[in-house]
This record gives sequence, structure tokens and C-alpha cells, in this order.
Amino acid sequence: EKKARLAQDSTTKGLATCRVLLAELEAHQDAWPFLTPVNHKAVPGYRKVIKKPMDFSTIREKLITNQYSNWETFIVDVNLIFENCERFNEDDSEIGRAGHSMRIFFDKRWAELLM
Ligand SMILES: Oc1ccc2c(c1)N[C@H](O)CC2
Repeated sequence: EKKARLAQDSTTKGLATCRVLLAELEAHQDAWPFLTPVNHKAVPGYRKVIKKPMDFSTIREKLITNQYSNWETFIVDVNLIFENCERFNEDDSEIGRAGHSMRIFFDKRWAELLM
């Protein structure tokens, strides 16, 4: 409800919930492609194709160093992971499927926790 959403936007509660959500994402069995930054030196084309790399360890560092002003800026970075994955991987691939699985999980959990 609007008032609740506004409260979560501005209080640390919103960001505390992001820590809970991030821990669940990192613990998910399909999180393995997204745990740490892609080694763009080892992956031809990655740096050229993916303009804004993102991964869960980078999000954790940004949370810890207070670089997210609210849960919405946190969600932008999480969705960046899934957008990068869809851009670089076939849907019918191991990592492509992991990305779709993680996005479905995330969409459900943040709706439950933050809406
Ligand atoms: O075959 C490969 C090898 C490396 C990677 C991918 C696929 N996809 C990841 O999104 C980026 C890293």
C-alpha cells in the first residue's frame, strides 16, 4: 500500500530487506554464474557487448558501503545482472536458463518483501 511503500523507500528497513534478499539470491542453486564479476579478459567480446557488468558480490560491496539510496536503486542493479545474462547467453543454454530461473525467483521474492 502506498504509505507502506513510502516508508520502506526512506527507512533503513528497505535496505535491510535488500540484505535479506541478496543473501537469498547468493544462496540460490542457480546463482553460480552471477556470484562474482565476469572475467572479461577470459571471455571474448564480453567487455564490448556488456556496457554495465554487474554481479552479486559487487551489489554486496555497494550495500555495505552505503552506495544504494533506497531499495529501488538496489533493484536496478539486480535487474542489470539478468539483462546482461539475457544479452550474452542463449535462452537455451546452461547460463541462460540459470538467469531466467534467478529472475523468476527474484521477481517473486521482492514482491513479497518490498511491495
Ligand atoms: O560460454 C560462456 C563463457 C563465459 C561466460 C558465459 C558463457 N556467459 C556469462 O554470461 C559470461 C561468462
